[in-house]
Amino acid sequence: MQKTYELTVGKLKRTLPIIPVNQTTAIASFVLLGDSELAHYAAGKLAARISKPFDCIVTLESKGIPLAEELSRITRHPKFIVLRKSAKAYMKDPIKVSVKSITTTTQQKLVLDGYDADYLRGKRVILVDDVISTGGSLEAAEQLLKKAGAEVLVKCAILAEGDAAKRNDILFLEQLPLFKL
Ligand SMILES: Nc1ncnc2[nH]cnc12
Repeated sequence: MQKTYELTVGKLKRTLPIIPVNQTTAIASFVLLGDSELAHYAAGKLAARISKPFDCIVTLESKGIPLAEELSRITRHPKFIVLRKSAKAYMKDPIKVSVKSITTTTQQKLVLDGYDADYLRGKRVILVDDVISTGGSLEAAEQLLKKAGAEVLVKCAILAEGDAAKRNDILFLEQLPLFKL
């Protein structure tokens, strides 16, 4: 039988499958894509806890996108920027950093379009993702934003997984445990 974890985010409950990611660790798999109810609800909760004025929301492809979209509507910041997993032909001088996450075995990339980098210079940014786990993706995002000359005001996520829940530099709604195999 599939092992599961019962996640509660405020008034919402979700049953997450527990999936091994390597020889020693399993995660409760949280897939925000397609869950517009949770994306909207969580964005409202995060928005209520962001008190500082800011200029722009930035997220990471791909599971952060629905959350950033909702946050952008709720906070009336109609434009948000997505850090991509690969460079595209339509980008101008993309800026790349390498990133390692808990769910991927190989080294990945995080890419900021040069057009977006120009837009972000001097802007106060809210950096948002679905889950913060090892912090690798978040750190890569911060590197890109630093290179672009943006100031990261708040780093936030719906869930902080494993040791990330001990961090006091991130805003999150709920903890998510890691599972030892
Ligand atoms: N628990 C989780 N579910 C889905 N994606 C993740 N990325 C990091 N932790 C995750």
